[in-house]
Amino acid sequence: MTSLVGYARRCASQFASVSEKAKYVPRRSLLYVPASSEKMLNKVPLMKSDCVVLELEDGVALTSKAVARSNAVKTLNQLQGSMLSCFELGLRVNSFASGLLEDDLKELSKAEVLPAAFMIPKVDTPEDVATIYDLFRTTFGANRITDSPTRLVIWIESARALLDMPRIVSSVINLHRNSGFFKLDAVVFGSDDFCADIGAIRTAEGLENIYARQRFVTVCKAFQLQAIDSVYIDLKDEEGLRESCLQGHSWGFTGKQAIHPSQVPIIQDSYKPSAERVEWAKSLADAFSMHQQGGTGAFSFRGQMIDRPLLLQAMNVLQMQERIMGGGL
Ligand SMILES: CC(=O)SCCNC(=O)CCNC(=O)[C@H](O)C(C)(C)COP(=O)(O)OP(=O)(O)OC[C@H]1O[C@@H](n2cnc3c(N)ncnc32)[C@H](O)[C@@H]1OP(=O)(O)O
Ligand SMILES: O=CC(=O)O
Ligand SMILES: [Mg+2]
Repeated sequence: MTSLVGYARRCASQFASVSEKAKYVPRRSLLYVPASSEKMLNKVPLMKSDCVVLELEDGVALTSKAVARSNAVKTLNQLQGSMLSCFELGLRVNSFASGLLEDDLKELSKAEVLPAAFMIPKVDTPEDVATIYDLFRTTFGANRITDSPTRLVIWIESARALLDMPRIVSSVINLHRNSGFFKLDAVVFGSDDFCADIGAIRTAEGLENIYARQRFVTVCKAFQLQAIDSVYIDLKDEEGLRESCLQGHSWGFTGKQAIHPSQVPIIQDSYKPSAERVEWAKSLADAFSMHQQGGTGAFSFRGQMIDRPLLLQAMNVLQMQERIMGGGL
């Protein structure tokens, strides 16, 4: 089979930023696995969630933080680099404000390998970003956190963070550009903490979060980042979960958090690009290439104005499709 991404990349080879996206990591579902539970950790190698998150934060009781940290180190040493069924084995640390982050990082620095993604909850201000970076640098040493393939994923979970989100995201991106710190790939909307922060009552329909989710996804997309949607806490309500996924997908979210393995197939299926969308992306990349060769930047395609940002959207679709098909997920 010809590679869809190779094909699109050839179409778009004149753009460095397009080829950078070759390292695209699909994150349709992010499944939390509380690292305090050895039973749950044992299931990690066979988990078919795009992203599996070793959880040290709110899924772990305060009294179990120490055991969770040491289990996480063991799991990273055993599993990182081995054949996993997921695309990414990430790790969510505790927030800076909790006062637990320093101890998390000290223990994690004993791991021989870093997680494929460090995941940092409750990033509330650009100043938090600077402090978090300093903690990483002093604990791991500059060498281990500079120009590393490890990605960064952050959580926006308060009213203040939502309003300041562009500055927070810019700070993280600038740290990567200027200091070589981990590259920010995705931002997660921490809906449950957000509701607690604004005093909203959580409902299955989620009307209380409409503004927040729309602002959130807009800011993510303004910075070309993946946008990961809310947790769906009603474990037994499969229909409600599917509706919530379809809504999030149609709003521009690229994935959703999962708390139980039973949620993963529903989420992954809902966020899979449809056959029509793949056909659209492939044809658009083809048309783009043809127009570039003819010296035209913007052109009309199926009644829409197309230029580089649309090509990037098409690339996301093709890269997601290729990774999912290649990874058997
Ligand atoms: C708002 C936020 O911050 S969300 C993130 C923080 N929260 C979390 O991390 C919670 C993650 N989820 C969980 O801990 C669990 O799914 C719970 C506690 C909600 C439910 O767990 P259980 O009562 O064990 O569920 P259930 O009995 O249906 O589990 C079925 C099997 O799946 C396993 N399982 C359930 N959830 C998970 C999980 N997240 N990861 C791995 N395995 C899991 C169970 O261990 C059980 O295994 P077994 O068949 O070998 O006994
Ligand atoms: O961390 C996730 C949340 O919903 O809060
Ligand atoms: Mg939270």
